[in-house]
Amino acid sequence: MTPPPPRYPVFLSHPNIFASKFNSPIDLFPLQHQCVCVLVCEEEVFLKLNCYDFVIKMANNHNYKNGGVKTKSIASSSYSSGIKSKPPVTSRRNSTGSTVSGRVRVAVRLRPRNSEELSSDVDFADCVELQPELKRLKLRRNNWDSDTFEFDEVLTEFASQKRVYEVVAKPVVESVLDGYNGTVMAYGQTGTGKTYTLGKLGDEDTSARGIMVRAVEDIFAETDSISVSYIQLYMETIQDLLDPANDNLCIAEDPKSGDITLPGASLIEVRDQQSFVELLRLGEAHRFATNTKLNTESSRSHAILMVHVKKSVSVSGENVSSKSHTNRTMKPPVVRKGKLIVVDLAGSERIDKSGSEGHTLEEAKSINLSLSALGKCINALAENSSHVPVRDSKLTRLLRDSFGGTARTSLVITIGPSPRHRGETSSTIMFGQRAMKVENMLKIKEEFDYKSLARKLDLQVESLIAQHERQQKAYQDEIERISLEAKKQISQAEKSFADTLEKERLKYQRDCMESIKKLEEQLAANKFKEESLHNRPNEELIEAKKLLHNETLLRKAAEDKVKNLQNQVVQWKRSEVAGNAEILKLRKMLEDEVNQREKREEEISELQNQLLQLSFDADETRKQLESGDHSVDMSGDMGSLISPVRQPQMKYSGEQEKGSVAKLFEQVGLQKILSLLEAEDPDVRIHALKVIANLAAEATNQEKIVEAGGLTSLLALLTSSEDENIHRVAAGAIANLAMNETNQELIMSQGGVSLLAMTAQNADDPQTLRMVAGAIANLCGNDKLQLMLRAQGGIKALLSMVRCRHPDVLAQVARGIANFAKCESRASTQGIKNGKSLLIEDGALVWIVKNANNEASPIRRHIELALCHLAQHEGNARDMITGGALWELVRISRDCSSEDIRILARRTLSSSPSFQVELKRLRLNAG
Ligand SMILES: Nc1ncnc2c1ncn2[C@@H]1O[C@H](COP(=O)(O)OP(=O)(O)OP(=O)(O)O)[C@@H](O)[C@H]1O
Repeated sequence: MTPPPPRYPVFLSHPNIFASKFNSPIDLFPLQHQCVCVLVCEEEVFLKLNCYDFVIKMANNHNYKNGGVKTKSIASSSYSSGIKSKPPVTSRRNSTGSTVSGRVRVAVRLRPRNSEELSSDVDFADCVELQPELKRLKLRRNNWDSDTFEFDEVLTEFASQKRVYEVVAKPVVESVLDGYNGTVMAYGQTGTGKTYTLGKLGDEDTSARGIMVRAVEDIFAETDSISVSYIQLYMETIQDLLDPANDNLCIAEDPKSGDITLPGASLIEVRDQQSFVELLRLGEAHRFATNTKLNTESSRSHAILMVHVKKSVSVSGENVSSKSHTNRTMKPPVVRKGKLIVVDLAGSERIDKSGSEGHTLEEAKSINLSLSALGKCINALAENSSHVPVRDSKLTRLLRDSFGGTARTSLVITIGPSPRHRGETSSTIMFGQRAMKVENMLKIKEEFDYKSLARKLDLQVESLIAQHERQQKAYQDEIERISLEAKKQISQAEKSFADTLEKERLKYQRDCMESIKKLEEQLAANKFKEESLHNRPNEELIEAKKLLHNETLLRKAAEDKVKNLQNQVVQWKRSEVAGNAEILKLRKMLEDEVNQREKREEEISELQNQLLQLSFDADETRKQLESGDHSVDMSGDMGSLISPVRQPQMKYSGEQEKGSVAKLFEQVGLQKILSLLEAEDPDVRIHALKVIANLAAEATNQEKIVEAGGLTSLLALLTSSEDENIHRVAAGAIANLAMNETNQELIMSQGGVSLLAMTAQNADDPQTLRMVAGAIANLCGNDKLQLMLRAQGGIKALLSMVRCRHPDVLAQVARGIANFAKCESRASTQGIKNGKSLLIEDGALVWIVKNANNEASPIRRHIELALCHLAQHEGNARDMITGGALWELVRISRDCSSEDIRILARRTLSSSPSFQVELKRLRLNAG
């Protein structure tokens, strides 16, 4: 045999891989003659090739420019020129991407020797030698020579049914599931195992299951949309194996697509594998078979199983699931419709060998004829002949798509080992070799699955209807709820409105009633006013009458009153006459009284003159004493202190008392009497005190009393006792003691003036004040004690006692002032004192001027003397002029009843330059 022309076989493991990797027609690289170009999509594919005898050289490992596929240049190590190499498995996809080219794949399967061959051919070697690793088959010409053939697969007698399925049919089944038509066909001499390979059911032994069962099993794994037709071509008639009544089916051909169909054939939708097997069993039962020499169960027809497969595929970006039913622009799902045709050809036979006769012979002829037609077509296709005699046989017509059509075709040629059938085996091998040259154009059968879409849409519609109904129900429920709620609210609103209306009505009614009432009242008032207006004249008349009546009554009463008054006037006139007489009488009595009072006043004046005379005499006596005569008895002063007006009686009683006191003094003793001053019995104390006071009136006792501590005791009584009688008598006793100059100094040194001033301040009794004033007045007559007296508050105390208007007190105050003024006058005359009188400085001048003309002559006489003494000191002149004392001096010089005082006043006025100047200014002359 001449070696085949150089070719570049291309191995592809799977059309999908092929399709996915190659997007454009492949331009193979021009390679070396000896080289084989293997386009490997995946390493796995390459390994599948089992190219053990190739040494792979990674001579060229660069990317193929269009497909991005690695190309590997593989050098053949020992490629024999005698090998009938396989044509390359080329696949070409058209520009639309829907079709690809694919060569018919051919595998050769060697049946094991059967029992007959085992016995009769025992001494002979098999006519074939298989090299499965090299996918080669050697057909012996003789003992030393053989022809080598290369196939796509070489399956030895030991190849399992599973292996055969996977090598021969599985790729086709996968293509069918991808939407291509596929053909698996068995061709071979009768009795070589075609039916065994394809149609074995494997009831007892599942491992023996043939391609039909396994293929459908795989298809069921991918889709459950399977429909099956099963026919046989027998003697150029087509019979329905699933419905034998259909024994003359017609072949229909789509003028546009050229698809071959059998419209009359049963198309059974198969749900599961078991159903399919039953269908196969049914078909098998109807298949023509006969017992020949070569095969006890020789099939006398070509059996064709057509499996229609539909498989929905997801379109990119689209989801065909029910979830996408909301997509209004949803495209119909794409369904791929593949058709798997499994062709169990009747076996070619040599009539002479098979021993066919009669009808069987006819059958054999028909079989051979149809197989011959098939061979011719394949030859034509293998040689790219322009004419392919497809129409020569129904078989070729039925298999038009499988060879040179759109199907992916895998052919398994079955051969026996017997050298006796070497010629048939050779013929079969050559058939296979030619078939390997046939190129098909695989075309994917995809279409939109409108039915599925319609179903889905129906489901969607139903779902939407259900959803709508649910929504409708929900809406209705909601409407019902809202309606109920609204009714409830309306009811509440109505009730509320009715309540409010009722309230308003009641309020309005109430208001109306009140308004009506007010209006009625107003109306009544208006009526009353109206009536009043009508009745007013009468009322005024009545009122006027009333007034008139009242006026009349008043006038009458007034007249009565006038009458009474007139009567009273008469009465009063009468009484006046009587009264006048009485008045005259009373006036006479009053005149008498006045006369008597004047008489008494004259007497009083006389007595006062006498007293003043006595006082004057006393002063004179003092002067004499001062001039050396100390024999003057001071008891008279004491008597005048106690009761000047009763002096005569005092003198008498004093004599008596003096006698008894002297007697008491002698008998009891001074010390004892003084101790009684501290007796608890107040009567004892007061009597003792009175005794001391009487004793103190005697000049002879005074020294004794002082020596015995009497003065101290008396002064102490002023502070220790709160009894005013004690104060009065003690003050009187101190006054008596104060007649002695020595005692005066002692009193002064023992703070007697302060104690007397304190007693004067607290006393209210005029007699107490008179005693205190008398004591201070005595002290005022001491020239040495002037300043000390004033310093101990003697002057102030003296002047303060004028608050008691009792004349006895005032007389003692006036005496004290006169004594003090006389001492100052003397000191001034002697030049010892300068400046203003302390009396004037202590404010005594006002009281002096005011009382200078006092009615009580003792007071008046002492003040007149005091004014004369003050006037003798020129330093007092200014104050005396401004204080009104000058006028009193003028008066004294003119009007004083005592001539001595008048003379003294005149002398004083005339001797004072200031007074002279003032008198001149006033154009006055002293008396
Ligand atoms: N590979 C095999 N292993 C074992 N037995 C086999 C094998 N192939 C075939 N046989 C047996 O060989 C006999 C014939 O096989 P089969 O009927 O399948 O041949 P065939 O090619 O279909 O014949 P025909 O064309 O006459 O119908 C059967 O008894 C079958 O069991």
